[in-house]
Formats: sequence, structure tokens, C-alpha cells
Amino acid sequence: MGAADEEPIKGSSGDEEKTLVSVRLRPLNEKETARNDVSDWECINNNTVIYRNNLSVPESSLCPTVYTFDRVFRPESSTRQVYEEGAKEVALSVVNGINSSIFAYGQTSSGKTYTMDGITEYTVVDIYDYIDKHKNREFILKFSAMEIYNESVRDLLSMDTTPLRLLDDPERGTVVERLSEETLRDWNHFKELLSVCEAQRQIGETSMNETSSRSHQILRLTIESSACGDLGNDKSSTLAASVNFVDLAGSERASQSLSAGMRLKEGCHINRSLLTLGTVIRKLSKGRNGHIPFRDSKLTRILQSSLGGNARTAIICTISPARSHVEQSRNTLLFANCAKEVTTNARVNVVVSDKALVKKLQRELARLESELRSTGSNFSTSEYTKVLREKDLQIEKLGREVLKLNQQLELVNSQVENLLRAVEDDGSSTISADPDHHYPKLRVQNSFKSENSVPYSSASEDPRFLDIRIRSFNASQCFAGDNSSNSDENFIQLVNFEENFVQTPKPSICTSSLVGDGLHGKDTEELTCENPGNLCKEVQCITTDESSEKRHGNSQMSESSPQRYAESNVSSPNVNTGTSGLTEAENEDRENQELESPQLKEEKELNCLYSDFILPSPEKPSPWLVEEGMSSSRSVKMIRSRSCRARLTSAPAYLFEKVEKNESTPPVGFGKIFKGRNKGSQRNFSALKKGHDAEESSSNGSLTSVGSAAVDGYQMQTTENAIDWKSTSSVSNSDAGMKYLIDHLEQETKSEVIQSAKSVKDVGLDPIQDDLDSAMKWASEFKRLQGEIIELWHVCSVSLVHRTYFFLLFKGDPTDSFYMEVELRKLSFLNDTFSQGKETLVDGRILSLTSSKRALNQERQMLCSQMQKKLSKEEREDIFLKWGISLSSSNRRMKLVQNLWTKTTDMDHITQGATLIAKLVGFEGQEQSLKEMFGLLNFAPQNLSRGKFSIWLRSVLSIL
Ligand SMILES: Nc1ncnc2c1ncn2[C@@H]1O[C@H](COP(=O)(O)OP(=O)(O)OP(=O)(O)O)[C@@H](O)[C@H]1O
Repeated sequence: MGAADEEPIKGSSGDEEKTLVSVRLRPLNEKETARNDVSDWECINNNTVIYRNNLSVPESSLCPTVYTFDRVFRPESSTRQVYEEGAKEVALSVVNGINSSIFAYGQTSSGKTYTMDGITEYTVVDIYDYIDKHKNREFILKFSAMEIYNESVRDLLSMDTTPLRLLDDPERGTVVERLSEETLRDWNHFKELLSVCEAQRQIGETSMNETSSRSHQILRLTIESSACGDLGNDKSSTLAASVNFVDLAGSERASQSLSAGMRLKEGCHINRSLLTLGTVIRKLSKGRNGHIPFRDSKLTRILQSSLGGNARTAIICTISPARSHVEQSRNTLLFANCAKEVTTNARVNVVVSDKALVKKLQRELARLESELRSTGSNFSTSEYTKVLREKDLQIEKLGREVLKLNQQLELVNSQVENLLRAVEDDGSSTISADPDHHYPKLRVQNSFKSENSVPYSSASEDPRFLDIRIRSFNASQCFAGDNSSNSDENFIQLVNFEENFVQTPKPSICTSSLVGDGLHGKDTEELTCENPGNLCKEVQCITTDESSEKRHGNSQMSESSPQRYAESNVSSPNVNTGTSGLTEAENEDRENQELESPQLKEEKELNCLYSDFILPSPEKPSPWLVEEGMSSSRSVKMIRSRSCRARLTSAPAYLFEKVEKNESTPPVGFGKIFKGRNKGSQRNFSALKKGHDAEESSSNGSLTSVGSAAVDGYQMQTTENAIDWKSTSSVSNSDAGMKYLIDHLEQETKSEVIQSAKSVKDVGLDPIQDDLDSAMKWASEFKRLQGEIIELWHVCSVSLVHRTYFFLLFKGDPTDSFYMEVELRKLSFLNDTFSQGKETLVDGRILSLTSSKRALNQERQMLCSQMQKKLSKEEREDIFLKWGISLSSSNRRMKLVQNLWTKTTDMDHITQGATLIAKLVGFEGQEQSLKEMFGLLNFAPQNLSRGKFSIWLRSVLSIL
């Protein structure tokens, strides 16, 4: 059977039709007669039944006594009459393709089976009669029968008692799975099947009916019909419909039937379906609003279409006329009253055969193909193919682009996650300047030009590393969490500030150059987080002295001379030991006069124009460190070398560092491996010493491998970049950087190393070995950077104060690597420029080697003056003697100053000179604050809460 269409019922126009409801009274049976039961019901006409003895049932006095239905059948009415007038029209609708159902409802023994058996037979008889009268059509009758017993569906045509399942079919509604369906051959065949059903039906004896039907029985007759000769015809259509003959179980309550045990259980299930049926009928009688509980019972579910659906329905309510059954009779009549309000909307079911359906679809396909050909006649097949190929290529291209973008997106996301994870892993709520914090390093672009500088690294292809070109970011977020919009300006200020302190972190002595640069002064002061005033005070002090000298010239000398003479007068008796015969006071005075000679004055005034480049201050950048050709330090940018790769991974970056001689600078987070290590563990240090001794004895102190030493199972690795232990030991106490590393290595503990190993477990490296390798690499690198810087300072005549500050501030902390590289880069550039005899225009001023030397001389004069002011006579003498200067010689201070920073490879010499200069310029005690100020300029922000740090990171990432 193919698809089914529904057409309105002829004559009904598809309108809703009320259920045909009839009431049939049976005669008093023998038992009722025997007990002198009487009938109080009277059918006053074909539609009305009344109750005459209302007084006999006082409690029912409120019930209606008159009931009107479509048809009322008296006790003497025959079943034929009931069929003809109460069911036939509905039942025979099936031959016209209309579903129909005939129900028999009533209490037990009221005559339901008696009535329904007759109606079923009469219907089938009439159907056959209809078939006989309609020879132009072909009919197929199919018969099925089922029983709902204890809410189980059973096939009455099968010996198999297995309950049948109910399925929901989108087209046919509820379907009983595997229900037998017999095609009726003839009348006799039908009768045989009825006999089978009767035998299969559950029958139990009740107190009221010895052959009581304890189940709901549904006999279904399906009729398919089509015009004769049209079957197999393309134009044929089939009408298909079913008629259900429903013999319900007794509607009385189980208690009334005096059932017990099994019967009581049956009653419960029977009543469940009946109660649901009553509920459905009652709800349907009030309209289709709301939920209709069809699915609450098997009965209502199977007969759903017959109860207010696509079916015509007739209900015959059977009642007993006996007074003793009046209550049940009233209930039956009340049910019938509701049922007569239920409407259905039956339609003719037209079924298109599969063959006809196929033909129809073929015709439709041909039509569509014809339309397609007509509309696309201008295109040939090859042209279509060409267009499709082009589209395919475009799709492939777009697909590749999408794939590429996705890969890039994944990479960026991964890097961002790593970065954020690094922040999360920091473990402290506040990020401080502690170098042990493992901050991600950011690579910054350096536009500083230098032909001989270390080659700039291109963007690393290693996805673990992320080079960040910092164009601008909101520096205020870094330091104060301020979300001010002037991010570019803040960044510029940050860079300028860094220029001042990273590269030339020292006070200025040149008044004319110190003040007046509003670009840097105020803002940089605001950027200092830790008492910048202390530094500025020192700067101001020196500046004031120097400027005072400049302002007053020789007159200043006359003012200061009495003091010096007074001092010399006091000391002269004891100090007149010089070979020249001059007293100390005389020597001092002569020195002062020499310092302030006209020639020196002229040179000083000239040098003042350039002196600031060697004596930078927090307010003024150091011009010689500013990019060549730049009109302003606003555009100063820096770049880390490859050894300072920015890393945004949470794991210590040095663990990923390739061990190459020129790529051994440890990252910012290097210090983390030394964090909090306990004292007392000498193992690693001993191992280092052991390796050092071996190296020292075998390589004559050259920079070679340390060798290897096994310590408690930890294997030390020999690398080309091992620490130069000989040179390290030679500088001893003066090599603060080496001391730093050694101190930390001494504090190394096995447990913490293991802890570090856990953090790098995934990369499969030995944490101890990595720590030591990194330490050695950094120590070697630090020594190399420091030596090169000192040499270039000397060659380029860089300010002694600058050298001192830088030397004392950057002692080997791993976080110093950045600043040392910057320093080296810029010194290399300056050296290149000077060696070629070139000048460079810096901030509107010409900078050359000559001008630098002049400025250096001026600085030496300043130091001489400071020596007089800062040091007592005894201190000066001690220093003179220490530096091999005779107390009786002339120009002792200048001789001393000119000797400072001259032996570039003698670290003792360098350290002593730096110590002296630091004392003269007031550097002592300022290391920490300066350091913190340098730390402030680290691209990892200091003293930021985790949240602010994250904001900062994001702001940096957002500019990528
Ligand atoms: N209209 C009638 N005229 C004569 N006898 C009838 C009539 N209706 C029922 N009977 C008789 O009453 C008895 C009970 O009838 P029937 O079995 O049809 O009741 P029922 O409602 O089906 O009961 P149950 O629900 O228990 O099956 C039967 O013996 C039947 O012959």
C-alpha cells in the first residue's frame, strides 16, 4: 500500500460529526425475574428513556430521570434494529474509505456482547452485500482481532499469547505490532475467525455473568477497494479504511462484581482502560482543549483515531432494566450523555498504489528535467564543468587559507595560554621585583644601528618562543594599574626613563644639561616607585657643586680657599713630609688653582655643551646612548639578542636554550632555580669546584671546559660554556656576579632541585644538570659582557661615574643580562662611530670621541673637587698611598683620578676605583634603590598584583 491521502467524507464536507450514541435496554433475565426485580426504565420514544421510580433511590434523586440519545432501543428491540438504526450507517462507512468504530458500553451482563456480536455479523453481511452490489470495484477484506486483558494486547487470531507492542506510526497512528491480519475469503471464513476469537477471549465467571467477558475485544475489518480494472492502472487509487467492533468489558466497578483475587486484578486493569476511556470521552465532550489522555491506557491508545479523530463512531450503551442495577444504568447513561457530545472528523482515506506513486514521481522528475534543460540551454556541459572546476579551486584555496589561519590561531592561543599559565604559576598574589620570579621575557625591537653589533635575531620559528615587538603599551597599567588612554605616551616615557637608568643610571654633574628637559623630568620621577628622591638628591648635590663652580668661576675659588687654608693650617704641622717641600694645604691649593686655570675653564665651558652625554641623569637621557640620527629619544627602541629570546612559557626558559657559546645568556627567570635554597648543601658547589680545579690544572686557565663530576648521582655536564673558574677565582671578592652565582649554588638543596626537576619533567632534562649548565653559562656570559663593556668604556671615554654606577649595580644577577646587552650594543655602536672618525648627532648635539674625552676630563675635575669635599684629609692620604701617589707630589688628586678605570682587565683596580668614585658621588647606600629603579624598567612589571600583571600582559599581547 502506498501513500494515503484523506478526502472529506461525501455529504459531510469534512465537517465534524458527533458520535452516534444509542441506548439499548435488554429484557429482565431469568435471575432478575426470579428475584422479582422490576424495571423502572421506560423508553417513551425512539430517543428518550426515563426513570420512573426516582423515589426508590433517594440518594439518586438529584440525577436526571430523562435521557435523550440518538436512538433508544426498547427491551423488545431486536439486534437487527439496533444495527440498522444505531450502527449500520457508521459501520458501512468503511466501504467508502472511512474509518469507523462501533462500541458497546455497559455493565456486565447488560448485553454488550449480545449486541456487538449481532452488529458485527450484520455489518459483514452488509459489506459482502455491498461488494456484491458493486461489481465495478474490487474489494479486499482483512480481518484482525485483539484483546486487551490486564492492559496487555493479545492477538486473538494467534495461539501465541505473547503481549503485542504498540507502535507509533507517523502516518497510521498507533499500530499493534505483529498483529495477525487475515484476508477474508468469504463469509464462512469470517465466521471461522470469529469462532477462534471467541475461543481465545478471556472469559471469567463473575457473580453476575457466568460467561462474563473480562477483557476488551476489538475486531477489526479493513477494506481496501478500488475500481475494477484500475488495480495496476497508473491512474488507479485505492480506498482503504477499517471498522472496529469494540466489545468493552463490564463498566461496573470491580467491587460490585464481588470479584476477588484474580478477578479483582482484572477489574483494576479493566477499569483502568474504562476510566481512561471515560476521561477521554468526558474531555472530548467539552472540546479538544487541553490534554486528552489517550496514551493513559491501551484501549484509548489503540482507539485514539476513533475517539475524536479520523473516524465515524457509534456507541451503543447497554443497560439492564432491573431496579437493582439502576446505579450502573445511570452511570452508563451519564457516559452516553458525554459520548454524544464527542465529535469526530472522518475523512476518506485514499491510498495511492506504489506503482501509481512511482509513475507519478517519474512524471514529476521528467517535468523538472525538462525545465532545467530549457532554462540552462545557453550553457554546454563543458562550460558547466569549467565553472564548477573554478568554484572547486576557489573552495580549495579558501580551505587552505582557513586551515592556515586556524593553525596561526592555535599557535597564538597556545602562546597566550603559556603566558597566562606562567602568570598563574607564579604562586604569589603580588609580583615583586624579586629576580626569582619567573617573568616572561619580551623581546623588544632595537632600532639602534650598529654594523658590528650582535646580529639581531629574526622572529624565532620555535613556537615555544614569542617575540614581542613592543610598539607601545600602557605603561601606567604596568606601574599603577591606571587605565589612562595615553598608552603610547606612557610607553615613550617608560623607554626614556629606561634610557636614563638602564644605560646611564647615575647622577649628572652638568647643571646646564641636567635641567630643562621637561620631557623626562617630571614623568620619570613619577615612574620611580621606590624613593627616587634619594637619588635625585645626590644628583642635585653634585650638580649644585659643579654648577656653583661654573657660575662663580674663580671667585668661587677665593671663597673656598679660606676653608681649605684653614684646613691646611691645622694639618700642616703634621703633614709637611712631601719631597717638594710643599705642605698638604699648599698642594691642595695648587691643585685647585690648576683645576681652575683659564685653559681648564674654557675647556669646561666647551665640554658643558656635551658633558651630559657621559653624565646622564634620571632627568636626561644619555645622548651617547641614544640612537643615531634620532631627533628625540621618544623613538628609542631596543632589542634583545638571540640569547635573550623572549619566552612566554612557564617552564624556565633557559631549559630550552641551545647550548651555544653566543647564545648562553640566561633569561630573566634564571634566578628562579636558586630561589630559597637552603644553606649547607655544598654538593653542587663542591662539584663545581672540583670541575674547576680539574679545569684549572689541565687548561692553564684558558676558557675551556670545566670537566665533569658526578655528585650524588647527578652528573655534571661539560660544555664549552663552562665557567672560567680561574678567572673567577682571580677576581675573588670583586667579582660580585660570580659570587652571587656561587652563593646560590652553595645553597642548592637536593630536594629543591628535585622540585625543579618536576617542573621540567616533560622536557626530559636533568634539572640539576640544567641548573649547573645555566649557571655556568651565565657566569661565563656575564664575565664576557662585563669585560667587553669595561674595555669599550675605556675606548670610548665614557663617564667614570656611569661606569661606576653600572659596574656596581649589575653584579651578575641573571636579570642583569638585558641591561648588559643593551649597554654592550650601544657601546659597540659608539665605538664603531668613533673608530671611523665619525661624529654622531645626538639630540641636536655633535658627539665625537674628542668631545667625549673633553667631557671625561671635566668629570675628572669634578671628582677632584668631590674628593676635597667628601673625604677627610686622612682618608685622602690613605687613598693616595694606596694608589701609589706620594703625599708630597703635586696634583695628587688629579693623578689619582686620572688613574681610575685605566686598567681594564684588572678587576681589583676596577673595583677599587669604582668604590672610590661611588663614595665621591654619593653612590654608596643607593644601590638598592637604584637597583629597584632598574628593576622597575624591566619589562616584567614590579609590585603588581597578579590581576594587574595579567592586564599588563594582555595589553602587550594586544599590540602584537
Ligand atoms: N437484548 C437482549 N435480549 C435477550 N437476551 C439478552 C439481551 N441482551 C443480553 N441478553 C442475554 O444476557 C446475557 C448476558 O449478556 P452478555 O453476555 O451479552 O452481557 P455482557 O454485557 O457482554 O456481559 P459481560 O460484560 O460480562 O460480558 C446473555 O445470556 C445474553 O443472551
